[in-house]
Amino acid sequence: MATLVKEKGINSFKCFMAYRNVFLLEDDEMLNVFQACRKLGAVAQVHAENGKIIERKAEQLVADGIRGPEGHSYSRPEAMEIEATTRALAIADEANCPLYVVHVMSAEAGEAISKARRRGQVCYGEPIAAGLACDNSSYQHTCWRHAAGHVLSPPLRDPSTKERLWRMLATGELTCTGTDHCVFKADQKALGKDDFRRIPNGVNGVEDRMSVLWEKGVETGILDPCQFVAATSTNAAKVFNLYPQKGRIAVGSDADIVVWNAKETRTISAKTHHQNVDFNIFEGMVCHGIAEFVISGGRLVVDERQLKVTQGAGRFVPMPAFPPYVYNRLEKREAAKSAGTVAVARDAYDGPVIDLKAEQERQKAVAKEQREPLAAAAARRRPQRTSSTGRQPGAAGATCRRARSACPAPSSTTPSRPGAASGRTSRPAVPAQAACGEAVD
Ligand SMILES: NC(=O)NCCC(=O)O
Ligand SMILES: [Zn+2]
Repeated sequence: MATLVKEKGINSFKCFMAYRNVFLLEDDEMLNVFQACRKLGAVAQVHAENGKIIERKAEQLVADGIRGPEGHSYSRPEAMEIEATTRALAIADEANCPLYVVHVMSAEAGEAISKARRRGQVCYGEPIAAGLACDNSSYQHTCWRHAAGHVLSPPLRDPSTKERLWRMLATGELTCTGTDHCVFKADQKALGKDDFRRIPNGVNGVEDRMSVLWEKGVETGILDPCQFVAATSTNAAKVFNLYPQKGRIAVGSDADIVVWNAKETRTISAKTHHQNVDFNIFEGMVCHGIAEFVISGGRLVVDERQLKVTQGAGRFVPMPAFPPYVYNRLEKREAAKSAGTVAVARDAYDGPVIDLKAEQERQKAVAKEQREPLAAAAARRRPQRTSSTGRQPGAAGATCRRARSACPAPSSTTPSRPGAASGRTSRPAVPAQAACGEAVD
């Protein structure tokens, strides 16, 4: 991590709480990563889902015969995202590490982030285009390819979730919008044709993000165009320390400019998109907002809606450690927190200290002392007569003190230990029982 941060321009690390035996980190391992991030001035990212419970649930679903893509969604309930998000926030707070929760798919997980922000924690949530525009009805689709095409983690949620995530973006409770773009063609998704656990996770997003978010966020009046720019560009540039080189149009900033035509519409389709995949989760969506011109690093890359890129022209932009937007507040908060964590000056305790071993011995001796008179009394109450079989009467239970005439006949006189009836027994047999349930001699 130190090499990546100090020499390679990487300032964030994603931790997975899902995908057991592949990526999943235990809580203490995550604490280690968060502490390392804090030390190096990086931002911790987290994929927040309780992978262990999900795995168990998925196993059960398969055992119950649910093998289609709907099983993916059933196996990853919202509660598992909420729980993991809350846990990650607590661990990050413990490590005084900034936390960026990627692909927030659950509104309540978003609310957990919002609550932590209100408590002053330095944390951010990023819903994605898929979660802001689609819902879990796709997993019920009868076309396997269609349903599998929507498999990502955490999965799409019920239709009311989108609206709630949008509101949190509008209020600033959630900070950025991403895509988690991670596409698989039909033959790759088909790895899980008989078992949803083997469907590769991920959906498209990068190419259509701006149009989809404009349509769902700005055309609906939830965000104004300036909030749209903040949620799609400026805020991310600040969190990942690219601002003002990125995220701003100003002298000295990179010449990255989009001329956006908000009046016209386009229809999204896998038939016309540019990304190298045969499926589009936004298929058929009509969106206002078309990039007429795009200038990237001073070069025209979209000219009158036509893509004009040269392969290999992109360049890596190093991201320096300690983003001020994140760390300035974090450092002050950390100082305030540790100011409250001081040892209290007091006189040393000079009284006796218990000797735990000696105390244990003492307690054992007391218990023994209490047992002995009871055993002696029990022995005194026990009749001394020995039966003709050599059996000690009442050896394994209380003796029936009723007169024989009042007590029904024993249910059996057969000794419960094999061999006892032959007289070979050297140990007392268990006494037979009367019908009243009490032992008889
Ligand atoms: N969102 C999604 O399923 N992406 C694939 C890898 C990951 O889980 O982050
Ligand atoms: Zn992830």
